[in-house]
Amino acid sequence: MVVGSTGSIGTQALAQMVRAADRFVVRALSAGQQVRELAAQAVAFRPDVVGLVGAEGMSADDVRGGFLLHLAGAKETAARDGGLELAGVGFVEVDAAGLDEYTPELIVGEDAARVCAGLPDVDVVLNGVTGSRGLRPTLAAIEVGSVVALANKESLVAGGRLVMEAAAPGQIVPVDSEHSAIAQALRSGARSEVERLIITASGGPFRGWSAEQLEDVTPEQALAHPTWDMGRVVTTNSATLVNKALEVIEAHLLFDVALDRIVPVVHPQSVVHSMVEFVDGSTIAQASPPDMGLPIALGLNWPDRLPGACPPVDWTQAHTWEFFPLDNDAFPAVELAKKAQETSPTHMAVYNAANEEAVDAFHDGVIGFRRIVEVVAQVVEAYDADANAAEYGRSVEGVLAAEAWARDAARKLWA
Ligand SMILES: NC(=O)C1=CN([C@@H]2O[C@H](COP(=O)(O)OP(=O)(O)OC[C@H]3O[C@@H](n4cnc5c(N)ncnc54)[C@H](OP(=O)(O)O)[C@@H]3O)[C@@H](O)[C@H]2O)C=CC1
Ligand SMILES: CC(=O)[C@@H](O)[C@H](O)COP(=O)(O)O
Ligand SMILES: [Mn+2]
Repeated sequence: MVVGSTGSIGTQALAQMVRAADRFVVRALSAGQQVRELAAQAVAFRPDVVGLVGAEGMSADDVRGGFLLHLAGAKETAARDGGLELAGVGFVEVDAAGLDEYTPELIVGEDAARVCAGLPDVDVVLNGVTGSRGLRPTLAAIEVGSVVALANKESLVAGGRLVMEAAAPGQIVPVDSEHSAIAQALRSGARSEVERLIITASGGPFRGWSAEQLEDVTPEQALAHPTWDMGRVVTTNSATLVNKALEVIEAHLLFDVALDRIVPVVHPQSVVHSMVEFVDGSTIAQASPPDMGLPIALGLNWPDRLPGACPPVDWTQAHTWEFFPLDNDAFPAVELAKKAQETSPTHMAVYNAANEEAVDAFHDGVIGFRRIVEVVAQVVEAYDADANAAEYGRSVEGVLAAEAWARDAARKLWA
C-alpha cells in the first residue's frame, strides 16, 4: 500500500507498479487533500481501502461526497477511454470488468494515513507522506508486521530510537536515495568491516554561495533544485542543507553507525547516491542517474531488483563527477543536527518540527531564507532547558509533546 500516493514519491511508486504490474497488488492508497487525483488512482488500481485527510475546514461528509463524485467521474472516463491519465504516473489502462460495482472503503480524517498503514496482511507499506506526521503511519505499519519502504525520513528522525526499537531487523527498507545507495553498498562487506558512510549532497541551488548571498533568496529560487524534481518541503530542505542534516541522522539510526563516521560530501551531479568505505581502504559507490524510480522500486521489492526501474548511466558518454567538502559556515544545518542528536532522544524531533514550521513561514513570506536554520538553532537551544527532554523520548506521546512545544516556540519567534 502507498501512504502519500498523490505526492512525488507516491506517484513515482505507482508508476513503478504499473510497469511491473504482475508483481504488485495495491491494497490501499492514502492521500491528503487531492480528492480528484485519489479517486482516479482508486479506479486505476482498485484498492480495497482509500484514506483521505481532506481540506482544512471540510466536514467528513463533504470529503466523502466529493470523493464519490470524483470516483463516478473517473469510472466514466475510464470506461470511455479504456484507461485514465494519472498525474505523475501516465496513462493507465483500466479493465472494464467489475468497474461499475467498484467502491472502496473510505477512511476520512487526520488519522486516515495511520489507519491505512496499519491494515493487516499487507506485505509492504510505502510511506511517502511529508513531515513528521508520517510517524504514526510508520509505527502502525511496523506494529502489524508490514515491511516499511521508508521515504518519510522525518518519521525516523523525529521518532528516533522508538521507531528502530519497534521495528524488527530489516523491517524498515530505505527509499531515500542516499540510504538506498548505502544499503546496496553494504552488501559488499560485513558490518564489522565498515569504516565510514559517505553521504552525497547535491549542494542545492545555492552551492558555493556565502551566508550574505543567502540573505535575499526567494521561495522560487529555493525551489529550483539543480538535479531532483521533488515536493516543496524536501526541495526547500535541500536548499538549506537541512535535508542532508536529517539524512545524516537517518543513516545513523538505520545503519547504527556513529555520527563521527558519517561524512556528508557535496557531489553536484547527483549520480553517486552515497558510498560505504570499508576498513581495507575500499570505497563502494552506488551510481545511477538522479531518478527516484530505482530506490522506490528496490524499496518495494527489496532485496530483489526490478528490471528497468530507471535508465542506467550512459557509459558511452564522457562524464565528470565532482566531490567537495561541505561549507559548514554558510550551511550550518548538518553540524547543528549532529549536536542535537547527541543531546537528548527528542532534540531531533524538536529540530525537525521547528524546521517544518520555519519552511512554511518562509514560503508564506513571513521569514527570510537564512532565518529558517536560525529559527531551528534558536528553538533547539531553548529546548535544552526543558527538563522533560529525555523522558519525552520514551513514548510517541512524548515525542509529539516535544514537537508541539517546538512548533509553538518557533511560531513565537515571528509572532
Ligand atoms: N520527492 C522525492 O524525490 C523524495 C522525497 N523524499 C521524502 O519522501 C517524503 C515525501 O516527499 P514528496 O513525495 O516529495 O512530498 P509531496 O509533498 O510531493 O507529497 C506528500 C504526500 O503526502 C500527502 N499528505 C499531505 N498531508 C497529509 C496528511 N496530513 N496525512 C496523510 N497524507 C498527507 C500528500 O497528499 P495531497 O497531495 O493529496 O495533499 C501527498 O500525497 C518526504 O519525507 C521526503 O523528504 C525522500 C527522497 C526523495
Ligand atoms: C532524491 C533524494 O533522496 C533527496 O533527498 C535528495 O537527496 C535531495 O538532494 P540533496 O542532496 O540536494 O539534498
Ligand atoms: Mn535523499
